[in-house]
Amino acid sequence: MPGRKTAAIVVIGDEILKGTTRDTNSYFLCQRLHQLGVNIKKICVVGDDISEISREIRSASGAYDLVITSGGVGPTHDDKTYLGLAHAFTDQLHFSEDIRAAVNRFLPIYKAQKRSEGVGEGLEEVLRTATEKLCTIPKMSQLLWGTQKKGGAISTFPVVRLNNVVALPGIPKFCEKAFDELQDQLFPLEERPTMWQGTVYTDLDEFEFSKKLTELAAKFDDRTVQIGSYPEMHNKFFKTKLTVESESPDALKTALSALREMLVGHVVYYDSKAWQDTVPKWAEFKNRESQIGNQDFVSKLLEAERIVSEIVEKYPLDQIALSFNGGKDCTILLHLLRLKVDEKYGPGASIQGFHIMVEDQFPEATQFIIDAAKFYNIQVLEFPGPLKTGLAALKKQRPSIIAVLMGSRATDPNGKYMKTAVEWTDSDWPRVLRVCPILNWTYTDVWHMLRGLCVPYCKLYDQGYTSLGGRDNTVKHPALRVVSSDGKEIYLPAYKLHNDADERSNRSNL
Ligand SMILES: Cc1cc2nc3c(=O)[nH]c(=O)nc-3n(C[C@H](O)[C@H](O)[C@H](O)COP(=O)(O)OP(=O)(O)OC[C@H]3O[C@@H](n4cnc5c(N)ncnc54)[C@H](O)[C@@H]3O)c2cc1C
Ligand SMILES: NC(=O)C1=CN([C@@H]2O[C@H](COP(=O)(O)OP(=O)(O)OC[C@H]3O[C@@H](n4cnc5c(N)ncnc54)[C@H](O)[C@@H]3O)[C@@H](O)[C@H]2O)C=CC1
Ligand SMILES: [Co+2]
Ligand SMILES: [K+]
Ligand SMILES: [Mg+2]
Repeated sequence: MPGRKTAAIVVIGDEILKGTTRDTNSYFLCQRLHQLGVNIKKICVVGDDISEISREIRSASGAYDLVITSGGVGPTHDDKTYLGLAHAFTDQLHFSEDIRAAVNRFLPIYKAQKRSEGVGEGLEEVLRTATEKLCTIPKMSQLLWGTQKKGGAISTFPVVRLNNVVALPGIPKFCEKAFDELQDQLFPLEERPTMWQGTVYTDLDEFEFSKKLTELAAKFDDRTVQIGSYPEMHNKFFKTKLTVESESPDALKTALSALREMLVGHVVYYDSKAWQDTVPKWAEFKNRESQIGNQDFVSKLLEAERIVSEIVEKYPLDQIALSFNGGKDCTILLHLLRLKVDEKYGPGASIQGFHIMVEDQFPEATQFIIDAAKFYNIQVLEFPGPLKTGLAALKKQRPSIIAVLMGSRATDPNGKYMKTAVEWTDSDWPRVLRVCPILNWTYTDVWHMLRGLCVPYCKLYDQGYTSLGGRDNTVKHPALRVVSSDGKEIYLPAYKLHNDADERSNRSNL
């Protein structure tokens, strides 16, 4: 693509080639360079070996606009980068007074710290040799002084640049800091090409569309538009992610609509952080559903939203709690409560919740409660069962709680006693106001919202469970059981179950 700088990354370190250290510098540099509109063409890894370093640097330097190396610029004998660099450009090494000045600036701090650790004797001699090595750099090289993020002072340490090669330290902390402090110098704002990006998610796997995609991609010159296809094996919401990048917004738009056309009926909404920006996403969700004519579902969304709104309007947060056992129904409530609290109090205000532990609870359900609590910023108090005792304990510990949101639905065995969506507990129960916004939702409605907004849910529902009780009375749902061609028994995810009626026939009635 014209205008975009090309770059190569040369990772230097025996420790990488031996697999003792996982290379994170190239991953960091690719992310950042890509964001800066740089066209990264190549990453390679070489050991702390002068001829290898020199060969890679020479070839990359000639082929690309910029080469960034990481590693081997330290004081130890195995740090050979500067030697390799000089060798690549038949340059000599020399002692750089400027680096010595930099080292002398940070030595006193270093010495003080060493003395405080009780290291005193022979420090001078040790430092002299280390400094000697650190300051021996290629004669023709230039020193790049970055700008510190905080306060804007110049970087404590310079980075060596020779021709179009920039040598960063290997320790990720230093490597990333050095890049951070140099990025505006290396990539001045006005020179950065604006990259336009778009993503399309589909529930098709690559085999199903690869032929059509090849034809489609051929229509676009890949110098102006780049289309990528990335399969995700374990994502519960989509099978393949397709990205489109271009320097021209029009080319991007044309390519994206061509893609959507090619995948018509199989383009899915995806959001990896449904708990963020809940308010705008909710409006878009209702809009999407209305546009495809799901009016009665939208009216259920509005009804549930209204009930939660009223509660959040009427009761201060310390009087509201979500009754959360990690099940799909109360996960809906978790999202609705998050939405309404975000709307009223701004994103992230903490929400109260509680979980009454049934014996032999599924560990996956417990884990999901922990994960969901983190994502949705809800403090879930735990109480031993059974339910009535647990609820009494909650009232004792949190006497301010009045409104308890529950995911009960009329089709639940116990749900049918509730005449209206909001009513006090029975007289023989601890007194709280039961709020069941999805009382008249069907099983399909629950999945429609969870998947329509990519709300995270307990993974047991992808393993054939349709409702969660204790482990002894909950089994995988027989209607979801399929035996694959090679005789293996697998279970379809719960959302694939369509006749609502037998949602709970995976629970042996005790
Ligand atoms: C807060 C609360 C108040 C209740 N008040 C009454 C009452 O007044 N009269 C009466 O007869 N029965 C009452 N019950 C019992 C209720 O009717 C059901 O027996 C119980 O919710 C289990 O329902 P289920 O398994 O059919 O449905 P589920 O779908 O399993 O539960 C419905 C909802 O109850 C909540 N819930 C269920 N189990 C737990 C748990 N272990 N920890 C936290 N939340 C949980 C969740 O919000 C869930 O979405 C109450 C239960 C709770 C949790
Ligand atoms: N010259 C400079 O700009 C600076 C030099 N230094 C000094 O240099 C030394 C460290 O720098 P180098 O010798 O270049 O490091 P190095 O190449 O010796 O690597 C040091 C450690 O960093 C990790 N590492 C290296 N490459 C990595 C990669 N690609 N991904 C993930 N981890 C990686 C490994 O654990 C390795 O053992 C320190 O002694 C430090 O004091 C410190 C700051 C700046
Ligand atoms: Co080193
Ligand atoms: K090393
Ligand atoms: Mg190294």
